[in-house]
Amino acid sequence: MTERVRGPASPVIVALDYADGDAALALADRLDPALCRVKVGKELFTAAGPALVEALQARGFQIFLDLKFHDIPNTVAGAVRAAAELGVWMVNVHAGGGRRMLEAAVAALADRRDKPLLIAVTVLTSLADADLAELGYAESARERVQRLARLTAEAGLDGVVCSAQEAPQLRAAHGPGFQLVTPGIRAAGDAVGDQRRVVTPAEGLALGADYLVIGRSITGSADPAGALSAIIDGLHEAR
Ligand SMILES: O=C(O)c1cc(=O)[nH]c(=O)n1[C@@H]1O[C@H](COP(=O)(O)O)[C@@H](O)[C@H]1O
Repeated sequence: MTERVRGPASPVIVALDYADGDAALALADRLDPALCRVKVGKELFTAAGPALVEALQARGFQIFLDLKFHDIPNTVAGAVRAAAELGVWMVNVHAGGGRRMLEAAVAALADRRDKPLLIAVTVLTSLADADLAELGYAESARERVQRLARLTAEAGLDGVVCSAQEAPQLRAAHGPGFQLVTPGIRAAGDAVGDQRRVVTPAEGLALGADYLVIGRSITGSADPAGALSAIIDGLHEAR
């Protein structure tokens, strides 16, 4: 039977998009692990590696290792296994790697007792319909997210990364246990930047997201802990 350590009730995952471990730990030291989880992505992991993951875990944080594995099935299976060895809470792959790659990722974790949540990225929240058309896809982002989420569910993963804009359809199709992890979150008035399919934190929750991945709206604030608290307070009011 799979066992997962219960984490904070908060749906917020703070994206630690920093160039080095010291900067990431300095931000983490201003946050309370009872109020959020943290995400280690490509920039930070490439610079600081597993030692940084361990340092964050030692501070009490559950980690979403966001390396978006996308490769042949054998390679992704090995990468997911290595992520599980790090004791991370969540790990992700690209659904675009296809059914056999997704199934290999699931199989790689099958006989572990403490396994991370295994999540597939559908369509990046930085992409809009016009971007997909340029890439040769006839489907809208919404349609493509639904297609890739169906594949993800059939392959036996725990859920998807998507925009909360797509959450209602995915919740209706896949039920309450399918984890919807939603970046592209912007507090009202914050710059959208490179994101395209965005919602506010309260909208994200209302639309059915399980987790809100939030980077710059918190890390770009002069008072990150205050920004996190304000977001969480806003979520309570929205409920
Ligand atoms: O997998 C992700 O976390 C992810 C998927 C996606 O479709 N869009 C997306 O923005 N992300 C990540 O979520 C974070 C969003 O950061 P902000 O735009 O600063 O809030 C970044 O670390 C991205 O790498």
